[in-house]
Amino acid sequence: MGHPAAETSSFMTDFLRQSGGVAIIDGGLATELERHGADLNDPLWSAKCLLTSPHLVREVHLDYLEAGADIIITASYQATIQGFEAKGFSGEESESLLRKSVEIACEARDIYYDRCQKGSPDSNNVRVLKQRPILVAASIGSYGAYLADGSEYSGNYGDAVTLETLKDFHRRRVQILAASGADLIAFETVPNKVEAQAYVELLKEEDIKIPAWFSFNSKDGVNVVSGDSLLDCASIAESCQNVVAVGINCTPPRFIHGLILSIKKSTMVLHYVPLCTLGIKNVVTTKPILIYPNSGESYDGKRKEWVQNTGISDQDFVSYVNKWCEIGAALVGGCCRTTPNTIRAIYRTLSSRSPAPSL
Ligand SMILES: C[S+](C)CC[C@H](N)C(=O)O
Ligand SMILES: N[C@@H](CCS)C(=O)O
Ligand SMILES: [Zn+2]
Repeated sequence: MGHPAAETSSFMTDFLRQSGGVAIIDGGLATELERHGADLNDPLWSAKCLLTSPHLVREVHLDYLEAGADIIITASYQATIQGFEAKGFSGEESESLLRKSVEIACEARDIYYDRCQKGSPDSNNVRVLKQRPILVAASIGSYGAYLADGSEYSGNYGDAVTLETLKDFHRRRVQILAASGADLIAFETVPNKVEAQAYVELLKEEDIKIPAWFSFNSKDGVNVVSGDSLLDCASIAESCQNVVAVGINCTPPRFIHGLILSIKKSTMVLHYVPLCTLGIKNVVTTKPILIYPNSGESYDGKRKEWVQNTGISDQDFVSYVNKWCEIGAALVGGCCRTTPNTIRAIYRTLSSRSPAPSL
């Protein structure tokens, strides 16, 4: 079912209210599949598991739900029609693989709800079995993800790749995932301004009815990875009615505090000035801020391996969470190399907070 504009505008605030003020996003999907033995050394990266091990994808979604996640992100990050066609699949088969990523996540949610209802015993008391609203977010990774060389951490696509190239590249996948039964689209690891602009234009041109979030990545704690201004990028997202949350993913935790403050500034610049001209003071309209950092490790795109010595422990990761929420994060989770344990730790930290003020 589509979400008319008015409904879209309250979609996230309603969901956040039902989630107790802060919602929990899942952790790394691809790297968790890898930890369970999947070989991701392939141009399709985690999307390869849609072909080889859909049961494992479902299991990992379930692990995140049982760790306390309120939102699970599908395995479509690097699933593209162009990527599947390069493997010999037809257009139609490629489109069904995209839909399959959403079906798997929806199945995991159904199984989870069933377990909640049955109240399956949990002798170790580690599984969260709590009936609550759960969203399935259909992942769309950047053009750089499709290039499969870690380019989503540089955002440098060269002059030949224009706004129109990016719109043409993403158009069909956006259409398919918007009609797949997912609750929202997660535009993830957006590395530059032009790709954010392409997404905004596509959402409008294709009259996409479901909500979306935009999540950028940074490697210096100031700008997005390409060097484009985060303020400009967040303002592009802010201008789009479909966008129900804006934030940062797959970025080292130590940079997140400053980046949240920048995003807040960008929304203030966009909204405060026009409201002032109407004589309205101190009113700032913002979209909820989402944060799902990686473990702090860096990725070697050529070898398709993680450089391990730069990561932080779950305990250190979680020590940041309350502070991020205090300064405005409303959705918190983890990206690459975070695990269900990270999400469980976030769940416990947030559960022990005093209730959030009503939104
Ligand atoms: C977010 S990165 C770790 C994803 C993988 C990358 N696109 C690759 O294919 O190597
Ligand atoms: N949702 C993707 C993001 C990779 S940066 C994943 O967790 O694999
Ligand atoms: Zn990541």
